[in-house]
Amino acid sequence: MKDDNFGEWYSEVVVNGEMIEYHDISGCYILRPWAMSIWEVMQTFFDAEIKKMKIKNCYFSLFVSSGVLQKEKDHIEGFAPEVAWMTKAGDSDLEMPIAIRPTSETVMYPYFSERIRELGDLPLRLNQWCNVVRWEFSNPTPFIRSREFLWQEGHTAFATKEEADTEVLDILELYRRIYEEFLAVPVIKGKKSEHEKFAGGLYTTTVEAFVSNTGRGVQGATSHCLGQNFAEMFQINFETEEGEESMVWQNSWAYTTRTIGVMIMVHGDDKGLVMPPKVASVQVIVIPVPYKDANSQGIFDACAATVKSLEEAGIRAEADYRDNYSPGWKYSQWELKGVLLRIEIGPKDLANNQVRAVQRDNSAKIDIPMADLTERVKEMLNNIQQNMFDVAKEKRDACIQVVHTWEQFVEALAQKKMILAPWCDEEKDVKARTKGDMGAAKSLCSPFQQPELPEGTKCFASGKPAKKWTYWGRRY
Ligand SMILES: O=C1CCCN[C@@H]1CCCn1cnc2ccccc2c1=O
Repeated sequence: MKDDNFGEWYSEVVVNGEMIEYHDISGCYILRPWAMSIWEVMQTFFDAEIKKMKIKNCYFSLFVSSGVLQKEKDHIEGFAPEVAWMTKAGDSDLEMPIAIRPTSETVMYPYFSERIRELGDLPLRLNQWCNVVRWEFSNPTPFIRSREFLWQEGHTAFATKEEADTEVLDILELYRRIYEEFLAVPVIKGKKSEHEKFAGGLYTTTVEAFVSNTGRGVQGATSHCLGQNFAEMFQINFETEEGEESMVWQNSWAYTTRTIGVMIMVHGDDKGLVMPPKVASVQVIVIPVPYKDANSQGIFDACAATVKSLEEAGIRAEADYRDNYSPGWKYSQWELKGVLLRIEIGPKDLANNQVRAVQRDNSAKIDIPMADLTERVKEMLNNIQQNMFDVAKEKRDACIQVVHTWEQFVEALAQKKMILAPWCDEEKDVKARTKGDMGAAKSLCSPFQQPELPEGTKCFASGKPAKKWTYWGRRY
């Protein structure tokens, strides 16, 4: 059950909901079609949006030469243990080990350095859809923490900081839309602390989700401004109009298949997955309910006609004709897979030229005349999508606790809250003071929407003058 053993509930739901299959290598998973179709819906949206921004897709090598990877020791020092290395081909050792990309800065930026010479070469804005490998050792969790995952990584270069700053937020808004408009998951936009940001960058912006059952924050996606750090490392310069050499300003940004795990954790229930209609590959499942000798062919024909008219209206519908399973079994199977709307057609429905629509999220049952079907279903799907978001937002907001003192902080943490506290912007001691078997509390982000911070407000942790409101909590 989700409330009394979240970890067990999650790993059962992702498998029984037909999203994940385990692979014999720990931390690696099979993404089955039911999960892959969610990724594709988000990819279609995001790819179209970045194309509107004149960002071009490309593909760089999976392999990183060790020379270039070591180039930026400071940025990867914390990450080095996660880098996967290829050392042999066949039974012969490689001269030099080759790294498998954990991210592609070092693969792409030598090309940036070659390609960018003058102002006319800017802005250079590339994106790639690919997999990356990070050989993590902490507890692997399907979608949330795996050793290989799919993502898109955008890498852009501009002549001015202003252009980079603007793009960081444009992309962050797309990530908010992915979560709030597609996955029906509320997120908070904010800035990572100096301690939590990407060390190789200038600043990191993030959309933070929260899993109320476990009281843990999840970094949903990140959009970094890299400043000129990588331009300096990789000599990415251009000649200005005044004929001077100037370093480019860069951004990099990504969201990953972790989005799917967050959606499952936030919406799933004890009956299984709950799929927001916007990302569900089957939005409506039509189930024939034949009855003894009643005209079952007529029922099957009505199901086929129903699927056809729904599809013609742009609704993703399927019928389940399997005759070796009972309607009741099918109801629970499709609820387990998280399909939000079921249409039953039995002899009575046939006779009255209507269907019986059953909503999964609130078990509401209504009879719909065939004539009104597509309009009513479209309306129901929109209402379900909106309702899922509203319910999730209410649940998330109920987890937010404002605190002013260390005692209140520790109490809120014990109650699995997402804590909003005034902070002096010096992180190290909070982590140390909250170490425990549940993991330490860390800063999640400083929200762009800052509440009022009256003069003289003290930091909850140090008692020093607070500089900004910051969200805290345990994290995935
Ligand atoms: O987030 C993003 C967005 C997409 C492009 N990359 C940035 C920063 C990645 C940070 N990172 C994260 N794990 C790593 C693991 C091994 C080596 C290097 C890294 C590493 O640089």
